[in-house]
Formats: sequence, C-alpha cells, structure tokens
Amino acid sequence: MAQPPVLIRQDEVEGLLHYKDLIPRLEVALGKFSKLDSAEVIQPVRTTVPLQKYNGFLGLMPAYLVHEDILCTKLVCFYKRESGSTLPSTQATVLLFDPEYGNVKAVMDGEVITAKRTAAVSAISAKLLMPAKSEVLTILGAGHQALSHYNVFTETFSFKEVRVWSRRKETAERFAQSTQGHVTVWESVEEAVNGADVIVTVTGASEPVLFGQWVKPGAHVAAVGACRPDWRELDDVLMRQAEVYVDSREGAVAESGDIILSGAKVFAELGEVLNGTRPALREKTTVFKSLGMGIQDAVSAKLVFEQWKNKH
Ligand SMILES: NC(=O)C1=CN([C@@H]2O[C@H](COP(=O)(O)OP(=O)(O)OC[C@H]3O[C@@H](n4cnc5c(N)ncnc54)[C@H](O)[C@@H]3O)[C@@H](O)[C@H]2O)C=CC1
Ligand SMILES: O=C(O)C1=NCCCC1
Repeated sequence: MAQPPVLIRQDEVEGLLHYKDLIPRLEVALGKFSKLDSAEVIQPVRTTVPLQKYNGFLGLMPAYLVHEDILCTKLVCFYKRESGSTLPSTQATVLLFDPEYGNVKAVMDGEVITAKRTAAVSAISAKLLMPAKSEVLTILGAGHQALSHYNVFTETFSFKEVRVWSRRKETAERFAQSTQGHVTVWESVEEAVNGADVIVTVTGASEPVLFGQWVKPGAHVAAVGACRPDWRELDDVLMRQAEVYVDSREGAVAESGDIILSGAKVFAELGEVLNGTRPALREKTTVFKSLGMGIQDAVSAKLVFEQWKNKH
C-alpha cells in the first residue's frame, strides 16, 4: 500500500525553493514545452471554474513531464478584490503524484511556489529580452508578486534604480520599506515608467494601467496580471507596438485579455527563444505576457520535494 502524502508547509517551501536552482530547471522545461513534437510535456490549458458569487475562479493546472516522470497538479483560487480588501487574491495548493502508482506523494503550499516560479519566469524573459544596459526597473503593483519579482530581479540583475507604484500610495510605501534595497515610491504610473528599461506589471487590474505612449522604445515589459480573457493591464497601443512573447501560445490566446482584445500577434514562446528557433528581439520594445503554466509548478514541486527528502 502507498504511504500517505507528506504535507509541506508554506514556511518549509519558502526555505527549500531557491531561484538559483529553479531558474535553470524552468528554462529546460520551457524549452521542452515549446519543441514542435512536445510529446515530452503534457499540459492542457488551465480549466477554470467561475466563482461568480465571490468574483473569483478556481483554476486546475495539471501537468506531466514524461522524461522527468513528474506528475503534478496545482489547484489555485484567484479573485478580483476591491481596493482595501484584506482577503487574499490568490490561494494555491500543489499535489505531487507518483505517476506509476497514482498516489499523491506530497501536498504542499502553492502560494510560495506560485510567487517564486512566476517571478523566476519573468526573470528569464528579462534575461532574454531586456535592453543590454538596463538600469531602471519599475514595478507596478505592490503585492505578493511584486515582492517575489523584486527579489529575483535584484538577485539576478544590477539595476541602478528600482521604482514602485501602487494604486494606494501607502501600500507602495509599505512595500518599499519591506525590501532589502532602496526602492522609490511614485504616485503616477506615467512618471514611474518614464525612462524605465524594464517594467513589471503585477496588479489585480482588469482595465489597462500601462499605456504604450509612456513606455520608452526598446523597453521590456513583463506583464503578469490580467489572466482572464476580458481583463487588461496594457493598452492596445503598447500591445500593438511591441513584439509579444508568451509562456504558452495556446494559453495566451485562450486567457489573455491583453492579447485577445488588442488583436496583437504572438511573436514567440519563451521556450522557442531558449531553443533558438525564434529570435530574442532585444533592441525592440518587448512584452512578455505571462499566464502561468502547470509545468512551472511541477518543476518547482519536484525541487521542493527533493530538498525536503534530503532533510528528512
Ligand atoms: N502570470 C502568472 O503566472 C500569475 C499571475 N498572477 C496575477 O498577478 C497579479 C498580482 O498577484 P498578487 O501579487 O498575488 O496579488 P496581490 O493582491 O498580492 O497584489 C495585487 C496588487 O495589485 C494592486 N491592484 C489591485 N487591483 C488593481 C487595479 N484595479 N488597478 C491597479 N492596481 C491594482 C493591489 O493594490 C496590489 O498592489 C494578479 O492579477 C494575479 O492574478 C498571480 C499568480 C501567477
Ligand atoms: O499560474 C497561476 O498560478 C495563476 N495564473 C493566473 C491567475 C492566478 C494564478
């Protein structure tokens, strides 16, 4: 009979999952996903169950990485919250299976995994697509993703200046006080992104907050919020003037309001750039539209479980 699953708590996941281990594994997984005959990676587009009463969704995100034999699913609830709400906007649990036997080996917190793997993939996009001498990073939004993005971007790159904007100034100020390094707080998006080389959008917005006319030509935008077909973070001008990269084409055309409603064309998946089958147009204005993928959670869960076993 199979052993009962181990339970790995949020604080344990936090201590076990490190960007230096995660980033190379995500790069390999994204590359495999984007191979033309991607029989190595099985990942259907996320199934979402609307929770109309609560302005939210339950997302089911299964994935099987055949060669690594990782079978995993994340269950994630995400919500559109009113300004000032104290309820969480994302809650997630990750289940790691034994693919042969079919039992669950581990149940682990999915919030840290979601925060870190999303930020790590944005860092991969920036490594490939940001201008060669990037000095100014602007983060729009000041929640969980803002912090994980701040952490991985400052750990991986050397920006001279980091700026933050949030719809409530106090939230941006609290964020700036919580970070290790110096972060300047800006009251308007237009000023915050003026001259920025890299812009990360990590808001709960459903209408555009970032407009193309404010973005420096050649800048790189990692657009992480607006993960529903009728939600936006970026305006049509930006979507049409930029070269658009995605994590999954199939996911992007099903779920991204910024892509669907602007009519923008997807230029490449990040995995195609990593595989060398599509170019990284670093000198152009680029948008990486992130929606999140089950394989990213699967790779992270495997890492967490490996590290957990080493300690027990
Ligand atoms: N692409 C991906 O893989 C993932 C995307 N997400 C999305 O990323 C976004 C941020 O997630 P978290 O940081 O966890 O959320 P959070 O709730 O911790 O932070 C959200 C931030 O956005 C701001 N915000 C909310 N509504 C806004 C509006 N209408 N206009 C401007 N700012 C607004 C909030 O004030 C806060 O600063 C969400 O949209 C979430 O659904 C989350 C996880 C993974
Ligand atoms: O990939 C994820 O995890 C999520 N993506 C979009 C919305 C929240 C969770």
